[in-house]
Amino acid sequence: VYRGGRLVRDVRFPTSLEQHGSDAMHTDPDYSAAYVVLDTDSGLKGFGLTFTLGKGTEIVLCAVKALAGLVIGKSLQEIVSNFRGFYRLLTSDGQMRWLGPEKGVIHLATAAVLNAVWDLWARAEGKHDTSCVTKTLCHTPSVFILFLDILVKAQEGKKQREDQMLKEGYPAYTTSCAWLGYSDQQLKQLCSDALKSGWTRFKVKVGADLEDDIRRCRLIRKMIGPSSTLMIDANQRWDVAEAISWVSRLAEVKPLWIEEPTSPDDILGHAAISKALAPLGIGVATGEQCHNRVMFKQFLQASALQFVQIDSCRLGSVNENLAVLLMAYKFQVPVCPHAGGVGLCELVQHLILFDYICVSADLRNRMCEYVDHLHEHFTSPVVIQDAHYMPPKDPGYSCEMLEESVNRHEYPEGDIWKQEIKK
Ligand SMILES: C[C@H](O)[C@@H](O)[C@@H](O)[C@H](O)C(=O)O
Ligand SMILES: [Mg+2]
Repeated sequence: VYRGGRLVRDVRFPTSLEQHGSDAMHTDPDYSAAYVVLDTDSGLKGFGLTFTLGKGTEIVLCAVKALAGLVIGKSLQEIVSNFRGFYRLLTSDGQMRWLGPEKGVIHLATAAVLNAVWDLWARAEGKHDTSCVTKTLCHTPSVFILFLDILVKAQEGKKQREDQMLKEGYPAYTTSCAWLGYSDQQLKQLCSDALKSGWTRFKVKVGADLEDDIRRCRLIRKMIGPSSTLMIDANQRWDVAEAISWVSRLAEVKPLWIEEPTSPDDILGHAAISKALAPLGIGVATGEQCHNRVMFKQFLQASALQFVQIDSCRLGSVNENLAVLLMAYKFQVPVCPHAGGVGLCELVQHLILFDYICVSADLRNRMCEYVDHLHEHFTSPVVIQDAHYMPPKDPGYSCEMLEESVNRHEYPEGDIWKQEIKK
């Protein structure tokens, strides 16, 4: 890896204009990315990103630049032959670890850099045979020496599961119909379109106003019928007691889970909510802002969640996500990844396919989030067929963006932002 073109760029999409992505806490998100490109002297490039909501992306850029010295000058071989050591190098620098450790902006930057390294690795492998991150993961067992027993066990039936995924894809749910800022009319229209395209699992944003939530959830439940799956997501809006009483009022629409009912750091709070809602048949899901594997370990140990929502850009890339997948397996808690944003679907599909093929070998109570925004900006966008993620075929980690999209959306000098700022 050498210092070639621009290492990291601030790419923002003005999604808040139409309330896409809005929830009870993030009322005006502009889906954005700190977009990393690693240049190598072989001419091969690695593309990676981390997801943000607009303001502050420039801070993530600074953090990526601060980490750059640890990557530049290294060969890919040097990195992947001791990937654990490299991960530790990025997260344990004696001065920079004070900024985290392994949380917040510095950890988002770690994710962006490592996502690009994984992309580069898979592309390098693919020089001979098409190889994406899913394939690199599924066929490089030495990476997982520590969990060899789980992975050896899951060898059984692996080929069948791989074939099954190629044929049927991995089950998905949609969040695109019911962002908090959408009108009832929009909700109805989007839901009826989604039903026509074969969706059977829907997530609804809640948490700002109870009467609105009751009305909106009833409306969706009525449209999707009793056999489809409904989930609700409060994005941390409540305290513990409020979460329990609010969700109890919504129990009549039979949600499978309540997502992020309270502060993402309140492990015992989540445990109390899980316990209180279990008799109603409602689980607790969380993870999109769970900042590292240590937190996930405690959530699992405390029975504080019933659905693990890994995030490809919040945790320290594939490396840390693997640790969480394996812990979730050990605790027999299903993994249902967080996706959406910009690029998250593209990235996380690799992780969840690996989870099914090589770890959990189980689809019960499992599905991956899908959000229908911004895929057109990627060179290898996700492919959804009949509400399933079809396995990626192109080399790499699927998060290379079209050069033109990056140029147009770069903040603040891209055309899109020049126009917005003039308004
Ligand atoms: C601000 C974002 O759109 C969030 O609302 C979104 O990630 C959400 O929590 C989700 O689960 O998809
Ligand atoms: Mg959420």
